[in-house]
Amino acid sequence: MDRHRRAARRSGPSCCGARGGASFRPFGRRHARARGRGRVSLTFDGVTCARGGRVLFTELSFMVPAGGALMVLGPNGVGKSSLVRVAAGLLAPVAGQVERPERLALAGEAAALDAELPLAKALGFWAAIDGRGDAVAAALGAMALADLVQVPVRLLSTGQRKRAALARVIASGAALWLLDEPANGLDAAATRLLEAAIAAHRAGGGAVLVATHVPVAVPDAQELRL
Ligand SMILES: Nc1ncnc2c1ncn2[C@@H]1O[C@H](COP(=O)(O)OP(=O)(O)OP(=O)(O)O)[C@@H](O)[C@H]1O
Repeated sequence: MDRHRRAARRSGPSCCGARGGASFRPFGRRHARARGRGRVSLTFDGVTCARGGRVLFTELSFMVPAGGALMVLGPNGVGKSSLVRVAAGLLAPVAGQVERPERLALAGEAAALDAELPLAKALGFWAAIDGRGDAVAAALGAMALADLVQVPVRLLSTGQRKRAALARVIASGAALWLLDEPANGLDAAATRLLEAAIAAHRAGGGAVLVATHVPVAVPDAQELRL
């Protein structure tokens, strides 16, 4: 299972059009704690994950700095979503430690928006909880959803619903974005919007973990292949 510890790539183009990053090495607990005092957003330190009695990855260690990005790649069923859930704190690892910022935003398969509400209200509900009501309009604009604000979520197309879920993440203002297959259902233009949103988030000091098997261009991302 040590193959999961050697998954770092330091250079060269990835299948996602990103370049491998330089800081994707296993490291010890003391190192993790030391980096955690700086501008670190997400740290896995010797993390082992199992589901349904099957070990998915062992002793996985990495650090995503503020402004950084990690692409998690691999075939169906290898454990990408499970890694995202461990990162989010929704799934307990069998071993190891995860350090994450207090505020993170997760976009998974479900949009997690009230299906009956018009889009702007559905997003506004969550933004208000985050104290970010004034961020909704910009988030809708970033995902080209401004013309759909009155449309109930249940009537949105697959791609529109995916964009709405991403708008929710954008509006959250969270330091860490955990994006599980964020480009699923998106057309080429929407994928460019996603890429631009990720770049803007990172430029503002945010960090992102992207689990995907659809090409998403995230420049200078670290790459983890499960
Ligand atoms: N709740 C669960 N209980 C038991 N096993 C699970 C559970 N959820 C997922 N698994 C198993 O864990 C393994 C990894 O699943 P996961 O969803 O993390 O893979 P993935 O890499 O994200 O796949 P995909 O690319 O298809 O989304 C799979 O074999 C899956 O059957």
